[in-house]
Amino acid sequence: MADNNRIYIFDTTLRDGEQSPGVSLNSDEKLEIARQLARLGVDVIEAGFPIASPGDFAAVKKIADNVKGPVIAGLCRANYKDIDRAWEALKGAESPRIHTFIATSDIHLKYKLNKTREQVLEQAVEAVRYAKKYCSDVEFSAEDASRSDLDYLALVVEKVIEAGATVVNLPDTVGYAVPDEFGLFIKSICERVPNIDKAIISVHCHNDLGLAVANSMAGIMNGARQVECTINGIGERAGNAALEEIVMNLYTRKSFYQKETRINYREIYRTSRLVSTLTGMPVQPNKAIVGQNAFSHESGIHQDGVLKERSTYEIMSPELVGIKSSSLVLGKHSGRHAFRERLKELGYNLTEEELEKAFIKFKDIADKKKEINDDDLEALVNEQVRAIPERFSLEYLHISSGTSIVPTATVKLNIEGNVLEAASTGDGPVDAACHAVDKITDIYGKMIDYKLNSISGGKDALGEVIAKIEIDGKLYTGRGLSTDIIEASVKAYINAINKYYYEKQLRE
Ligand SMILES: CC(=O)SCCNC(=O)CCNC(=O)[C@H](O)C(C)(C)COP(=O)(O)OP(=O)(O)OC[C@H]1O[C@@H](n2cnc3c(N)ncnc32)[C@H](O)[C@@H]1OP(=O)(O)O
Ligand SMILES: CC(C)C(=O)C(=O)O
Repeated sequence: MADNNRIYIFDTTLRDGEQSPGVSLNSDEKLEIARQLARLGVDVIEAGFPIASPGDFAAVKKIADNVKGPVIAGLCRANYKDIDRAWEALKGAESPRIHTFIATSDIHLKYKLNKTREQVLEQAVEAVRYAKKYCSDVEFSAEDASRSDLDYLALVVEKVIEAGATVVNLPDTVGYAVPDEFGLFIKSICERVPNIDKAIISVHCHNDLGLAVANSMAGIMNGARQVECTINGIGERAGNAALEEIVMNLYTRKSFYQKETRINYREIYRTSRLVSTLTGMPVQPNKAIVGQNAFSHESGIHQDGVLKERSTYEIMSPELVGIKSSSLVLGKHSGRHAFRERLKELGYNLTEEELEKAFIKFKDIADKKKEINDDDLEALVNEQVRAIPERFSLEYLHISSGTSIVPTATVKLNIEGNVLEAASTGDGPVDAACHAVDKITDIYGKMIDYKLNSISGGKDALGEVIAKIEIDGKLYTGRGLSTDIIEASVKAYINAINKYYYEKQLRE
């Protein structure tokens, strides 16, 4: 592919990304992220805004002095003191870039800068000239470009290029543009500015209307060759265009865009995790590319498709972005194919009949739990498939209990097709239910030991009760499983009674 088709990735996680409300990184954390960005293969790291604070200055300097490979940029307003400070921080870099900016929209000129168009033009040109004395690589940004008068902006762009700007960035600072409009805007500037081929045109889009990535892609399709973005899309207000989404758009739809980057895709997920951890900004589960659900399939029809051929529901492979593999999340929408597959992975080779039995129980539990994990599955199979024949099974349980009433339980048991009911009181709800079971079975057990485990996390966890019951001088271990711990306890008790009964039958 010709170099014209190369898209330069300018990462501003450490500058605009750090402008996310509540985020503040120290210089060691910034260095760690910068090193990871270098591994990711970004072309430019905007390391900070050196005049903003001594901490920001120190971080930019540390990154400039230590991170090799990418260009290291520092942001500064269009004035001498900011540019001096930026150069002071950047001068140790292998490839430094001074990035200077000033707004060009009338709204910013009038209310914020209190300057005329002529004054801003002059200041922009002077800033680029001054920066150029220090550094050959100078980027100029026309802040709020997308809301600027097109003729005036074209003039500013022409003049800053004349003054030596190597990159001209046209930001959608407030995320106001829409893709067709923004594409046309970039195209118009490229057409109007006579010396445009002496600089690289860049876009920098904010996400106020959720269009940052779409606008960046429109910019790329219309002449932009550098795209400014952040990991996980963090940044001022609603954030910036997400780097991972832009580069995976370019990769996955290469036949459409016909552009390429030098990104090392396998580092994407690791970079996302690092940034999320160090900034304390969680990534939403349904976030494209790096969200927890981005490669997870929950519904049976999708899972079946993925098991037969991944491309049915996956447009890119998770391994490519550094995620180990896609996952089939077992939940109430899952089907038998995914259920069987997961059990196979766990080492269970069930017959069709066993599978069906376990699957029915699985759906029952899945209705109560959002997600069924491996512990749940193992417990479920052990209870359903590896169980001894059940003479007694629990049909119904009602408990009345509280701080000022005597615990009472009503229990219905199914005994080989006949349903019998009994009620009893006890020291607590479990004790009351066990007494009711005794009345029905005419088998009298004594609880010797009782253990309750939560075998999966969360409030909706499955509770596992292991109870040791003494019957006729012998101990029987019963196991019960339910999201309701009293029900799990009674099931464990009945399980022990079934074992006693089964053993007795074998003896007779
Ligand atoms: C769209 C963006 O993301 S732009 C980058 C935003 N990032 C930051 O602001 C970084 C953190 N900022 C800071 O630490 C501080 O704002 C500083 C150190 C940069 C400046 O602090 P102060 O000198 O106290 O000024 P303050 O921030 O209150 O006001 C900004 C001043 O810069 C002027 N200014 C704003 N942009 C520019 C510019 N690009 N070039 C020149 N002057 C500018 C404003 O008009 C205002 O000037 P005034 O004091 O004459 O009215
Ligand atoms: C300074 C520029 C690049 C910016 O951050 C913006 O316009 O959003």
